[in-house]
Amino acid sequence: MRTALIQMSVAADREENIARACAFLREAAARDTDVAVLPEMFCCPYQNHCFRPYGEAANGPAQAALSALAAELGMYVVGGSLPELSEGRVYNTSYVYDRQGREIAKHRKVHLFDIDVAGGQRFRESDTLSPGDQITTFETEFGILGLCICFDLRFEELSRCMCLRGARVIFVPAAFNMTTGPAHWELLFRQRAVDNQCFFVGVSPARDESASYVAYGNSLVTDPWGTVLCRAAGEETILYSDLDLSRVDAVRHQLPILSARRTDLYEVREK
Ligand SMILES: NC(=O)CC(=O)C(=O)O
Repeated sequence: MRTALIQMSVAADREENIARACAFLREAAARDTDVAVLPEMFCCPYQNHCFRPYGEAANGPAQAALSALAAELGMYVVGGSLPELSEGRVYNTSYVYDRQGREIAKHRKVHLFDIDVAGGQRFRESDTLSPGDQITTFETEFGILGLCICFDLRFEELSRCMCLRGARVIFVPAAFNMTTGPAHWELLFRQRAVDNQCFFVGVSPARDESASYVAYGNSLVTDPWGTVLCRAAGEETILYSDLDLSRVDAVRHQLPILSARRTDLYEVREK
C-alpha cells in the first residue's frame, strides 16, 4: 500500500490552502499512491479564532474538492482535518474518500488539545471546539484501517480499540508543536506501533516559525516492529512509504503480544 504523507505549508488564505492540497494530491497520484494523507487543519491556521470562520458544513468546498479529486485520481484521500460546522458547534474533523470519491469515514477529534506547559506551549481547543464521540475505522481493499487526530494519539485505549476492530494501519493527521514534538512525537508513534503491532502514519503541516502555533513537522511512518520507516524534517515535502501489510501478521506471529493478553485479568473495550 503506497502511502503519501503530504507535509504542506498552511497559509492564511483558505482557498490557497485547498488549491495547494489539491496540487500535492495530484503529485502523489502521479507516483502511484494508494492512500494520500493531508495534515491536521490543512486549510486553516491552527488558532482558536480561525476555527469558526474557516469552518464549513457538510459537503463544503474543501470536502467537495477532496472528494472530486479522489474520484478523478482513483486514490484514497485521508483529508487531514478541517473545522466542521454542525448545529452551531465546531469540530476538528477528518474525512476519508475512497477511489470513487465516496466519503467512507469521518472522524471528529475525540480528545481536545488543552495543555499549559510551563515555559512552553499553551493551547485550549475546548475554548472553541467540541469533541467527537466515535471511534473511527473504515474498510478498504487493504483491510480495515483506523483514523484519529493528533492529541487522540496520546490515549492508548483509542488506538487499542481500533486495533481490536482489525485496523492494520492507523492514520494520524496531527500538528504537534515545538514543545511537545521534540519530546514526544516519535516516542508516541513508535510506542503505539509496538503496542498494537500495526503501522502508524503521522502527517503534520510544515513548520512555519512565524506562525503563532509552530507545527513540529517530522511527518513519519512507524511499522509494527516500531521502526521509523521514513521521517521528514520541518520543510514542506511529500514522503512516500510502501507499507507491506504482511508485516503486521508476521510480527504478531513472532511476538504474540495481542493474543497473549490476559483478558481474564484486564480488558480494553468499547462502550
Ligand atoms: N495539537 C494536538 O492536538 C496535540 C499536540 O500537539 C500534543 O499532544 O502534543
